[in-house]
Amino acid sequence: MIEVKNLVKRYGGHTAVNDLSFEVEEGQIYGFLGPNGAGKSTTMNIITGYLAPSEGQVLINGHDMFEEPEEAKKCIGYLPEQPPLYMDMTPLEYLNFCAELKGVEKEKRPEMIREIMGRTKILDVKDRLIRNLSKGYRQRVGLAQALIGYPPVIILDEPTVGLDPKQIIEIRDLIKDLGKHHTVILSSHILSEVSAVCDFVMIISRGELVASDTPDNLSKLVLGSNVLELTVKGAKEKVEQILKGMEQIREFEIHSSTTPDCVAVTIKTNEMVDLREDLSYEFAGERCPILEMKQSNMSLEDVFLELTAEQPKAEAEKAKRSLFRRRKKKEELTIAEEVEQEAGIREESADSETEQKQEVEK
Ligand SMILES: Nc1ncnc2c1ncn2[C@@H]1O[C@H](COP(=O)(O)OP(=O)(O)OP(=O)(O)O)[C@@H](O)[C@H]1O
Repeated sequence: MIEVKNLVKRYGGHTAVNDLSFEVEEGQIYGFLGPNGAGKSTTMNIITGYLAPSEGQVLINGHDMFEEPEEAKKCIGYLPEQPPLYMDMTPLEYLNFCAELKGVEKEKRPEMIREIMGRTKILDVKDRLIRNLSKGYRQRVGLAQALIGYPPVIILDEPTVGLDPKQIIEIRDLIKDLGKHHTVILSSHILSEVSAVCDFVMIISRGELVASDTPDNLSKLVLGSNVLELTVKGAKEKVEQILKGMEQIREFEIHSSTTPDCVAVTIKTNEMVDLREDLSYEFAGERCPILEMKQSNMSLEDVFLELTAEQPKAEAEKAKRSLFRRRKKKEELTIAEEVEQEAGIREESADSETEQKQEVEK
């Protein structure tokens, strides 16, 4: 449905997108995930024909975006990060205007617009000026605009930025619903958003695709490893000797433990290997009892943090192969998300205040 081939975008000497290739199949919700500045908006703008690439090709349903733009653009509805709204129009006027621009037949417009306004829940504000709408409603109008003409592909650039938590949930539900009838690509730097909404995730870092798979598989496949955490009673040297004798262990680390006379051990094995029983027998045989054993699979957050960490490329490659949980960073990320949501609430309330003032002035 969408083929992106060897896309490169340079801004002067800066390469924002570097040899990016991927394919998007029909009927799925794809998440384009990456930290700020990773190149998401640039890629979205190229896929939708708003920006020309320095190199590479974009095919939409077989139509080259830059050789047959009209045919290719008909297949796409786009909600950019900054929705192109006309503040002096009402949603109804604006959607009529968009329908005209998109070449929707005149007699089909009223029903299509009413249906889309119903789906995006903006019927109750359809006759108010867009300038007087809150950010959440403006975003819905932007989404409604993308749906005009019922294009098979909907592309949404950071669709929940600046919304309050309740609106975020509503927009996410709406996106999930869109996924039943359209192929959806959404860009986001919020992990929870992508794992909550998307069937498939593409992680982009410094303009390059570093991983792509289902949210579940990403945790397993990128790493291809299981991690076991043990507390073992015994001397470090003895524990080391036992572990060195077990062939299926890929890597291990021994740390000091807060439990007296014990060491903490982190063991990595290949994904399909379950060493728990063997470990129990080995350590019991050597009279080093295992007091605690936990198996931990990597979460999508761990994968994301490792793959997009600011580090040289060789290090990033190494990180793909070898990862340990980074709980501290995970907590920082959660805090960052909370701060962002908080900012969203403030922005939303500022919008509502302006709206209220305008109502009073009227
Ligand atoms: N018009 C431009 N001129 C110069 N550099 C640009 C331009 N647009 C983007 N960039 C740079 O290209 C890189 C990728 O930017 P882009 O906006 O695509 O990233 P992003 O992943 O969408 O980030 P964000 O979530 O912050 O929007 C960044 O380093 C950015 O500073």
